Amino acid sequence: MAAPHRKLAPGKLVIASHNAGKVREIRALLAPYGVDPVSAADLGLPEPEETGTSFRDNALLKAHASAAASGLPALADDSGLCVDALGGRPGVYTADWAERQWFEGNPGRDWYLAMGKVEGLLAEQGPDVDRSARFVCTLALAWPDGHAEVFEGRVEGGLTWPPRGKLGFGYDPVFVPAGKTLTFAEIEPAEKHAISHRADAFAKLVAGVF
Ligand SMILES: O=c1nc[nH]c2c1ncn2[C@H]1C[C@H](O)[C@@H](COP(=O)(O)OP(=O)(O)OP(=O)(O)O)O1
Ligand SMILES: [Mg+2]
Repeated sequence: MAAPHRKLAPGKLVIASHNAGKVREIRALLAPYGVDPVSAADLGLPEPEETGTSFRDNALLKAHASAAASGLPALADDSGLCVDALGGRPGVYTADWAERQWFEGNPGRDWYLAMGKVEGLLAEQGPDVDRSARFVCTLALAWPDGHAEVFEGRVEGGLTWPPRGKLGFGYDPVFVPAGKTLTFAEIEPAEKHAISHRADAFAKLVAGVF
């Protein structure tokens, strides 16, 4: 039998992410649960190198790094876009497909170029290519004593081109969730939070540790 989940006590929690879009979503998802979130970026914690080959490995690596550095419980999210016709790529390398850039003095990534890279590979397979894809999210919650819990979520959908919408972050402008017509970047955050991979993983975390 799997070990029971350890419950999270009310108090400070580090969001072990340096992605502002992700931090915004995780803050919104955490809002009802009486924790006081601070991001790894706010605390000036280093961004660890993501050397794992699975979402789980990278989520654990980021959560343990922030928990150890801060002395607080830390919640990390490793996520990505898996495209069926590309054998699951970019997968764990989804962030790496977007080059690091400076936008008006702020660090970021060139998502437009990254979405174009995915589209270019699909286009090579012809107009009838299978455009189905999913977003995957693995949340890892680690304590400073080394204990950790992992929760996985996903949302099925398909890719559209050209990108549509200004909301959300990352690859949202090309992702249309199954059964819908608007992209993740065209719907309000509350609507994304009702169905996203992050919300799916979060529901499992809430059931386990709150
Ligand atoms: O809801 C999403 N909507 C659009 N794109 C998304 C989403 N969720 C993940 N993604 C894409 C972009 C992200 O950059 C990459 C995950 O890479 P991942 O390493 O987990 O995150 P990251 O490097 O951006 O931030 P950090 O590691 O500091 O949390 O997948
Ligand atoms: Mg990352």
